[in-house]
Amino acid sequence: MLLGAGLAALARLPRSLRPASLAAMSTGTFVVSQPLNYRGGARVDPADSSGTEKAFEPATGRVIATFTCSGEKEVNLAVQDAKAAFKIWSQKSGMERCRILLEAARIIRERKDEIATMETINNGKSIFEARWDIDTSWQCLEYFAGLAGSMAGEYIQLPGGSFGYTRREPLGVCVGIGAWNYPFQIACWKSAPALACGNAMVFKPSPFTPASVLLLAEIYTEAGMPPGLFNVVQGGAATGQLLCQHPDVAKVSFTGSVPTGMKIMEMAAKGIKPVTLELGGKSPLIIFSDCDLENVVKGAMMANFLTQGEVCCNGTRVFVQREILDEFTREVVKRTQKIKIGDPLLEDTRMGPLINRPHLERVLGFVKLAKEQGAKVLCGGDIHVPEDPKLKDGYYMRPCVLTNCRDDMTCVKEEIFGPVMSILPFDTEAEVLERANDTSFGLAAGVFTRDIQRAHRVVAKLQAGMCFINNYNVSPVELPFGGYKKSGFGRENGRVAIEYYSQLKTVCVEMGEVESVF
Ligand SMILES: NC(=O)c1ccc[n+]([C@@H]2O[C@H](COP(=O)([O-])OP(=O)(O)OC[C@H]3O[C@@H](n4cnc5c(N)ncnc54)[C@H](O)[C@@H]3O)[C@@H](O)[C@H]2O)c1
Repeated sequence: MLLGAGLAALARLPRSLRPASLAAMSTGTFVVSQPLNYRGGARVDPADSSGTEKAFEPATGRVIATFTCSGEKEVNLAVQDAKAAFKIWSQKSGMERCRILLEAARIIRERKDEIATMETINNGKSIFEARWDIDTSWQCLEYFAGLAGSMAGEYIQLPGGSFGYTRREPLGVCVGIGAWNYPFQIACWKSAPALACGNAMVFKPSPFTPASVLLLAEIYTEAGMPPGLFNVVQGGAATGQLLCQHPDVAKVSFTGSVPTGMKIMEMAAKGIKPVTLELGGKSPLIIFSDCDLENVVKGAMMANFLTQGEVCCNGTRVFVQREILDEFTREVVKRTQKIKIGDPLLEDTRMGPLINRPHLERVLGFVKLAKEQGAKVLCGGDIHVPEDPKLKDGYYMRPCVLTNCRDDMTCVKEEIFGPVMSILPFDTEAEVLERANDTSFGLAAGVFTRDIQRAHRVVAKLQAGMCFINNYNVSPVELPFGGYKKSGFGRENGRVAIEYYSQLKTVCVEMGEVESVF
């Protein structure tokens, strides 16, 4: 589907017959031409409607899709299809599921450029970065495919030859609800462990980024999953609520903001459904004066400016030990000013547009408020208008570095979700730890130092689920990812994710006579 009108048909051709140029789309040309719901192994128009939404190409401000939000009837059909497919899929052995997931991973790898192009067009992130996202997506499928065959319980010997054993069983129909910043990757990070464990999934992407998950749905079908195993419904809060409240849904895995996470948890509580919540953050990046400065500047850039700063685990509170404050600040500003902003489909672009106009205005509002509260803008923080006329209505801003920041400023306390770094000086380890942990979030944290004891001592005291030492924002799928405090709970990736998509059955086997007291 990458798919300007006539290209839709091309995408359905066997790969060997597809022109290599399918991924070679340019900004300003794409329109969605096929239905965006997926049910029973095919794209479908939803059976009912709870309104319509528009999706944009952030690079140009163009509408690329107007689509129907799914209502109660469509949500129910998707859940029922998933339920039927679950019966087949859950009976397969881990090795059978492994083989199909590996085939899906192979197809994603093969179609990487096409999927990345779609992601860039609908999200705005640079194509360079979108390719990374697709890499961690197929890697996630490979990782959980590898675990599928070795999911096993325990055997426990009991007195008199009796014994017990445990079985790790799937939950049933799981719901995945995604945010807009990593649309394809979020869908993979949720569906791969869910499906590896034998569950079915109904996925709802953000209405801002409805398109790329359809490629995943098609790939799963092509790889050999039963029709209905992975379904997609479109819509916003109303559709999400229908999914969370559906009595046949066994689990909800959610990625998004803290306020929505609270609502999801409330809805799940009513049905005693387990939830995984991957929520927002305001993470600290702590830089000690003994660090390798070159490395640390690179790390701070990676911690703040990927995907236009729209990254949940970004280290936006940059605590710098006073001795190196000036040198660090000078270097980071120099590099920030050099970031190439513009058409995200161009190979040398490193920062594209923000997701939409309201979000751009919100981020600029944070910068304005920061100035009013006494922060100093060292660079950026304003609208950027690229020279290319076709980009004039896109949602670009120049990445911003703020100094003179205090811990009580809004820009330091709240998640901005844009390219805005706040620099905060500190003097001692004890002081910075206290300040770093003084937040209701707890998603990630980073520390840069050459002192190995200090590095481990500091991360042990940081209240965050994902800690980095001497790097930031790397996400190997072998490592669990998730938050502390209001940043959520449950983990994605890593072996432990299996526990969040399965349940444990204990079987107690008596080999002797029943001893009755009656
Ligand atoms: N921790 C992580 O892994 C992670 C990853 C990416 C993004 N995020 C967070 O996501 C947020 C940005 O994403 P967003 O703006 O899409 O978040 P959001 O909470 O507005 O929406 C997330 C999803 O929830 C749906 N939704 C909204 N209201 C709902 C309701 N009442 N019931 C059910 N579903 C509902 C939306 O349609 C969307 O699909 C940021 O806070 C960011 O930090 C977290």
